[in-house]
Amino acid sequence: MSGAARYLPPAGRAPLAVALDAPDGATALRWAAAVAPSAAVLKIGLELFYRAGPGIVADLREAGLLDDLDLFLDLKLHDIPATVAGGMRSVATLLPRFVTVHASGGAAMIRAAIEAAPDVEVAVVTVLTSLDAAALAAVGLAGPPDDAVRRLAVLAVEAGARTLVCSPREVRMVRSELGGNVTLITPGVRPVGAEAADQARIATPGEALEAGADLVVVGRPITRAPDLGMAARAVADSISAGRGPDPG
Ligand SMILES: O=C(O)c1cc(=O)[nH]c(=O)n1[C@@H]1O[C@H](COP(=O)(O)O)[C@@H](O)[C@H]1O
Repeated sequence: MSGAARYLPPAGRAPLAVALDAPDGATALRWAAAVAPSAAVLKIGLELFYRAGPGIVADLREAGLLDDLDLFLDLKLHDIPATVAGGMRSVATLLPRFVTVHASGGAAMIRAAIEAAPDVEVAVVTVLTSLDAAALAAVGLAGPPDDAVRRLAVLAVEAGARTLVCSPREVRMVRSELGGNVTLITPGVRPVGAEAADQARIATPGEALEAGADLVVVGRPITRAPDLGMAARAVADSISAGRGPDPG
C-alpha cells in the first residue's frame, strides 16, 4: 500500500494544491510565497522541475515555504517498472508527499513505484483531465471517459495505490466504486468564469469538494491572476464552501 491515510489538509487550511507551473525558479518562489497562506500543498510539475532541477525543492524549503505545506512532485512517471522504481528512489530523496505516475504504465509499474518509495504517496493519474471522449477514442479508448477512469482506478488500487488523480466529474463514481479509503486528487478545476484553456473535464472548486475530492489542484486561474494571493484565497474560500464549515 502507498501512504497510510486519506489526505487531510493541515487544520484550518483548504485542501488546495497550487500548481507552480512557472518558467523559472525565481518566479516559482515568488508565486509560492504569494499563495502559501491559502494553500495546503505546493505542486511542482514538468516545466519547473526540468528548468530549475531538484534544487528548487531546497530553495522552497530554505524560504520556509514547505514548513507547513506538503510537496507534490507531479513528474508523471511512465516507463518500464525498473526505470520508474529508480526514478522514484531518486525523487524520494526530496521528501515529497506525492509523486505522480501514469496508470497506463500498468500494474507492475505502479507496484514498482510504490515498493521503491514506501514513504511517498504514489498518486496514479487515471485519465488526463485534458482528454474528452473524442480524444480518448483517438488513442484507442473508445467510450465515455468515466469507463476508462473506472478501469484504471481499479487497476491502480489492485496494484496497491491509495491515491488517484481524476477529474472532478468522476469523483463520485470512483468513490462509490472504491470506497472511502482512497485519496482523490482533482485537477481540471476552474472557478466560475475562468477560462478552461486545455482542460476538457472541468468543475468548480466547490463542486469538486462536494463530489468528494480530497485535494483540489489549481494552476493558471491563480498563477495568471494579477494578484496571486487574492486569487488563491478566493479559490480556498470556494473550496471551503463546497466542504461546509471547517470542523477544526
Ligand atoms: O497530475 C496532475 O496534477 C494533472 C493531471 C491531470 O489529469 N490534469 C492536470 O491538469 N494535471 C496537472 O494539474 C495542473 C492543472 O493546472 P491548470 O490547468 O493551470 O489549473 C497542471 O499542473 C497539470 O499538469
